[in-house]
Amino acid sequence: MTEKDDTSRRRSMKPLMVLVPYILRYRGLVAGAIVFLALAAATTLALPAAVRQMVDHGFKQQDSAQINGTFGLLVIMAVVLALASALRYYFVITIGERIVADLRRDVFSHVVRLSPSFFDVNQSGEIVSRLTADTTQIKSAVGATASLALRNTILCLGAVGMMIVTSPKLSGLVLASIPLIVFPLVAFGRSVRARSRAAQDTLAAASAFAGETIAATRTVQAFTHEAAADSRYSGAVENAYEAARAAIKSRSFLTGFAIALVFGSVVGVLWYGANTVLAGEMSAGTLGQFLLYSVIAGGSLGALSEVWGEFAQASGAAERLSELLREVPAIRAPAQPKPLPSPASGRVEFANIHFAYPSRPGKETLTGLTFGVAPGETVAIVGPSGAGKSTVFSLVLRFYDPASGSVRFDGIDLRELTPEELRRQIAIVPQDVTIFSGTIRDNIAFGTPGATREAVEQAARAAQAEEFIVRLDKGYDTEVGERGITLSGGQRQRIAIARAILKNAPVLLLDEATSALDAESETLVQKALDGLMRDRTTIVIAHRLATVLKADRILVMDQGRIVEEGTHESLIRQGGLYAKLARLQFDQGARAFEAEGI
Ligand SMILES: Nc1ncnc2c1ncn2[C@@H]1O[C@H](COP(=O)(O)OP(=O)(O)OP(=O)(O)O)[C@@H](O)[C@H]1O
Repeated sequence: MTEKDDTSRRRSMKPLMVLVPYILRYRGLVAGAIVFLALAAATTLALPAAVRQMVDHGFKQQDSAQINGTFGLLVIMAVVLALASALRYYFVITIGERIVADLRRDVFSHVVRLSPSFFDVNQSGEIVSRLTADTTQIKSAVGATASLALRNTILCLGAVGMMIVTSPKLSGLVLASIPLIVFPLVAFGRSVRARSRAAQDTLAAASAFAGETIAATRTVQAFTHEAAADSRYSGAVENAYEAARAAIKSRSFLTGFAIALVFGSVVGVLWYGANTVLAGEMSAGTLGQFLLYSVIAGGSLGALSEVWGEFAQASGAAERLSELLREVPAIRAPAQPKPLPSPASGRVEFANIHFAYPSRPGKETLTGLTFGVAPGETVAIVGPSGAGKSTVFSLVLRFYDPASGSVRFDGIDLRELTPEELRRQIAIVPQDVTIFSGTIRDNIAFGTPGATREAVEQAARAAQAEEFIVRLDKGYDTEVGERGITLSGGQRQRIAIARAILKNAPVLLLDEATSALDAESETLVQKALDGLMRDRTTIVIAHRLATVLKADRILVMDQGRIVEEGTHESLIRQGGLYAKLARLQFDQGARAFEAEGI
């Protein structure tokens, strides 16, 4: 904890340290930037000496040859300055872009591996904002701002050095005033950083809301929620603006204050210098040279104060990104994972599982759940809404670990396996199918990236999807739009089934859709599923009579545990929860079909 009690000055810029390993990766670029920075600064610093040369020798002695020589030198210096500045710009900006590209890649790669429990409590829009807005801020800090900082530090140190060489006495006066200038800068820098972090947080919250709303414009419009969404978003944007304005205010104040202090002291010192020239203790050229150096030093100090503000802002952004990078996935592979038998047989067992979602630690969702599914068996889970059926799927996929008890795959506790290897053995057809923007082909091959064209098409045929795919204008290469918006519910579902068929995993998790599929697509989807369930372990959250009738066994879940188990007939005979659910759910469905004359 001593680190936390570190001096506030170090702490304020500490988050930027996260960038050091990235910068060190590109030593060549950094070296190039430093060389040209130094060259440009040295050229700038040589200018006043040339001016003094001209004033004290050239003008006084009316020596035109010397003036010409000095001007020749100035032209060369201008060329060197121009070239060095251009190359400095190139190197510095490239470093900024390169580092931010790496940082974005790392943050994304880290975030997609975080466990679902992280996303239960963090909004995706906010994370995207960190990936874009925060990294952009860092880009300007490591690129342009770092270059400004370096340039001005070199200029400032060089100019101060030259001031001392030119006139130790006047420099002594200037140096005495420096602590007066630096102290307030540091103090203000800290407040800028805090405010800028607040501004970025508010912006991230606004982006999260915008992302959610834009993704669901249909629902928003159907419920005529536009005005409410408007006012909520503009409220969030206003807050972000106010927070940014507070940060800008501190920065403007910081800049003005710094410039006033710096130039105030320079003017004071020069007034003293002018009197020294009048008294004949110093040449006019020397005062001129000192004046130019102190303007350079003052200007660069002023620029440094602005740079300080920018760094403070970037530090706020870096802090947020490091928080994200420090987030450890709740689900990780063990140090020595056990291998699964190859091929896996697909036995799934839940032994006395107690589980509460991390976002609701007080409320147990599974309360002593025990069941087993043998290889090749089809088990249907039924139960009232909220019983914990989908939670079972999340635990089979090891999205969460149980608080106690053991979930086993082929006899091995899931915590002893690599999550990736486990998940490769499982295909899931969720109720709410996710289609990604891209082609139909990409979507079917989603879980099997190397699949051949033939394999994809064969899976589509088996999923009864080919008939609609070939009728699309570009067939398998048709773009489906964001989240598959151009497809119907039944079509989306058949794509998901094709995806699972292609994956050809030993275990199938199937969450039956209750959403309105028309009778024809319902029959097609059912036919596709029948093909998929054959010869593999299947756990199905059942909503259809046909499915439970076909299952080898039915588990009835209520309040996080199995309350009944058996076949449709035996459970109906028992007259318990299943009999009640079946009457409500399946009979209603059957009656609806009868009414429509199907
Ligand atoms: N990510 C989550 N974080 C916190 N609680 C959750 C989460 N997902 C589900 N729950 C809660 O866990 C309980 C069981 O949910 P689950 O989705 O497993 O039920 P279900 O039986 O599948 O219901 P349905 O048939 O309505 O889909 C519910 O009370 C739900 O509110």
